[in-house]
Amino acid sequence: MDTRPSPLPDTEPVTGSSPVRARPAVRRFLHREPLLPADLCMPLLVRRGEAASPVPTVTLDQVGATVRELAGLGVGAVKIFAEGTRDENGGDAASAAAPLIHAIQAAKDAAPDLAVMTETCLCSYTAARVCVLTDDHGRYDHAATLNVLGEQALRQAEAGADILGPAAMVDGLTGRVRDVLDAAGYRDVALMPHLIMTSRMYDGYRAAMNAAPKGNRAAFQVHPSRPEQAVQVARRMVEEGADMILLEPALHTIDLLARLVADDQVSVPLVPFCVSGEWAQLTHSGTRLPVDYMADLIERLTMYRRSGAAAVISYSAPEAARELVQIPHPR
Ligand SMILES: NCc1[nH]cc(CCC(=O)O)c1CC(=O)O
Ligand SMILES: [Zn+2]
Repeated sequence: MDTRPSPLPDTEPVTGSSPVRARPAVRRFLHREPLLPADLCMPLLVRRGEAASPVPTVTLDQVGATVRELAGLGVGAVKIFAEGTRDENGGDAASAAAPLIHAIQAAKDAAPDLAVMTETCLCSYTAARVCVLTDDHGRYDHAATLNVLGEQALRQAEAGADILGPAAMVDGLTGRVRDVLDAAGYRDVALMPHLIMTSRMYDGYRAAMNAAPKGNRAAFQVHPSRPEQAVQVARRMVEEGADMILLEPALHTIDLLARLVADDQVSVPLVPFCVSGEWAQLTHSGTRLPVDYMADLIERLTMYRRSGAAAVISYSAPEAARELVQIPHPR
């Protein structure tokens, strides 16, 4: 008599003929836990008020309670963004009295064991709402940008931040922040620079934080059709001392994630950031945002092309075809 357990026990749904899928013992043996709460980070968008917003936000006096609640849930980290005071020189960026600095302190006081990450950037402080400083002629000022961001990084470390997130996407920023921290005795503060792809998916954040750029932010971000640029930037970040790299938007950089995971010049943890637009899509609160179906559609098709698709099957084919440039098919 055959005493082996049935390969497809009738208590289990028939999922296929593979023995690996069929037997509960084998499935249990091969089971991997998905992400744990400790692997999750909640973005905290700190605003002055509680006006309507397309994404969740907090005020400064809510930070402590919010962080305690997240810690209670086992969430591993928060990433703090905060509205700042704007002027031509982004002066408030390096102020020890900026809301971001107070929020870092409040978060560390509320839950010392929870990792506090920051954004190290100027787009909440510049009048033009761009991530860098410009000179009198509107040209990018590299030296001034690195100087003020170095100062800002130091304020963030002094306030207790565990992981800084250089986000201006300019060469040398990660290295500068590393040097400034080391010189001040903050060798144990980690760096997770942002690798940012130009996208419409940030609109919710920008609306919430009054940060829709008046100038050009795209110039410094990775172009969606240039994956080699992203690889170059990531390798450069590692050379400059990145301990981890943030990829945003998460969905729209999924191919780069796979590519960088396999890149032996980028052997640091890679952390996708599901940005405001992705949250809106997932929660269907997108109806509260200015929806731009065509922009989103083209962006997604670009991703498939970039990932190597020879063709794409889509119910959006008629609209996409109308939008895309007509190039005569070679005979
Ligand atoms: N410093 C750039 C920055 N900081 C936060 C976001 C977006 C985050 C989100 O959409 O959730 C961005 C990208 C941008 O606006 O260009
Ligand atoms: Zn920025």
